[in-house]
Amino acid sequence: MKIAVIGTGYVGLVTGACFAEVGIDVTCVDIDAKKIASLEQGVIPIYEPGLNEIVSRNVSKNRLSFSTELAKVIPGCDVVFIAVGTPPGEDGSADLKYVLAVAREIGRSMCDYLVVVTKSTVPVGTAKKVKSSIEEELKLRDSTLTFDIASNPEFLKEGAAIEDFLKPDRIIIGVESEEAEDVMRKLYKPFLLNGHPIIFMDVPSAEMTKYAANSMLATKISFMNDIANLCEIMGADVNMVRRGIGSDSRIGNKFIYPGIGYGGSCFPKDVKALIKTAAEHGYDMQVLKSVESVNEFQKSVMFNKIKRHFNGELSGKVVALWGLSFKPKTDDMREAPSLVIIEKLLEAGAQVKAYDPVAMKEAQHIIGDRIEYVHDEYEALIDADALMVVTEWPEFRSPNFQVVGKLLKNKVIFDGRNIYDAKELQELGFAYQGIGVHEVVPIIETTN
Ligand SMILES: NC(=O)c1ccc[n+]([C@@H]2O[C@H](COP(=O)([O-])OP(=O)(O)OC[C@H]3O[C@@H](n4cnc5c(N)ncnc54)[C@H](O)[C@@H]3O)[C@@H](O)[C@H]2O)c1
Ligand SMILES: O=c1ccn([C@@H]2O[C@H](COP(=O)(O)OP(=O)(O)O[C@H]3O[C@H](CO)[C@@H](O)[C@H](O)[C@H]3O)[C@@H](O)[C@H]2O)c(=O)[nH]1
Repeated sequence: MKIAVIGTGYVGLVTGACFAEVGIDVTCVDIDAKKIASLEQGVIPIYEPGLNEIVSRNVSKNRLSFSTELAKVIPGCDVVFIAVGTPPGEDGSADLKYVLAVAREIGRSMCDYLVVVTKSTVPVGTAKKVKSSIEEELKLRDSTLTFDIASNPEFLKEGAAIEDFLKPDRIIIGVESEEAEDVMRKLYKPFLLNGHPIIFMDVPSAEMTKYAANSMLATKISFMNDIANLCEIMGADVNMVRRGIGSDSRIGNKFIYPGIGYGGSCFPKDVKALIKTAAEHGYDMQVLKSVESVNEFQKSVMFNKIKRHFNGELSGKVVALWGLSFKPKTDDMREAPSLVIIEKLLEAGAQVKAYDPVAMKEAQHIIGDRIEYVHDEYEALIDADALMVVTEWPEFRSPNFQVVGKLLKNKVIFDGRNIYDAKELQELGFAYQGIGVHEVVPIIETTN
């Protein structure tokens, strides 16, 4: 089988590399010539664990190649995946201009039966628009060529993208014809051999499944953040409550970790887009609106705590930030809660010294030199008045607290991810504040 994947971002590149890994002949296409040149030289433009290895292995086996020329790649392909971005437009709706531009190009260049698959996250009705765009182009060519559309939303998580793609919980495919179903089943057969379920459905349901899944996960997070804030007021410990409710199999223990709000390129944009889609059809998504407002509030929680700790005066204070990316194991800074926290700290007159294992370059593109970037987590602490943990990178989980205490001016930790044990830190002489847990003040001296 021969396939093309259009768009070589997080989703397109992972999709292409993983299909090549099971023996399929894949060409990844992008309009960004710099990106393609870099990939051809073996340089992966994003940080994603394992991606480098899987790409180079499949390139060397001649199963994976790159191109900027969609028109040359399409002829001879059995399936084309559209995996370009669908960023939020000004009104929050998904901007489909990249998806539909690709659809038109496919219509202009196809020369045999083809299954055109939307892998990008797109609102219900988009596959239909893709179909119309291709039909219009074929008509302009006086062509009688036939094709099918399919919707195959992607559920991978950044930082675990390869694993998620190769071992998916489920594969969702929306189709309109038996022929397309057969092609898609054949394409995904290598994944099904490992027992991963494939669920075929109609196209609108497949498109909606993606938004419903992300919205449900975002809802779990906002709900837990709300509970965490209430725990704090009522003197309960959200870590205990989380374990207590997570052991109920109807609730489950995943995606119920409170923190500083969800970020990334998906939850914020997809929740917004679903609210917008509903509004356009006269329906009010009340739950999701609250999910959004809790999330906005949550991004300020740690800032409010640090401000209170220093009696409302942050001017001249130096804050060490551990982590910048929206989650560990990625350099993606899209909608990272760190951006909100940094703006608030700078506005209040504080200085910020930040360390992130991989996202500092990306962060610098967005924030510039308004904060200081340092070489490791301990350097960030030198002369800092407080430490704030923003991203739960594994290397931050068990630091040498003796060294942390010596380097900080004040032994104060604000833990936005609840990765530390309040009691242990208290015994070591730290003041500690997490999310939805008791604030502790040190048993022994705070300052060095
Ligand atoms: N990032 C994720 O974790 C994730 C997971 C599941 C689904 N999604 C969805 O998948 C889609 C892609 O997301 P992403 O994060 O990979 O985006 P991205 O921004 O990382 O990559 C998109 C790529 O598409 C390319 N592109 C744009 N127009 C093009 C065209 N006409 N021809 C060829 N290439 C073109 C861009 O140059 C870019 O390289 C979005 O709809 C997103 O919501 C993302
Ligand atoms: O219990 C939790 C779990 C996650 N988060 C936050 O939620 C955000 C998103 O995390 P995650 O879902 O792990 O990362 P993404 O790569 O954004 O993946 C989501 O978005 C993708 C794009 O649509 C989907 O494909 C995935 O299934 C979906 O998990 C991050 O800011 C996390 O810190 C929490 O605060 N608490």
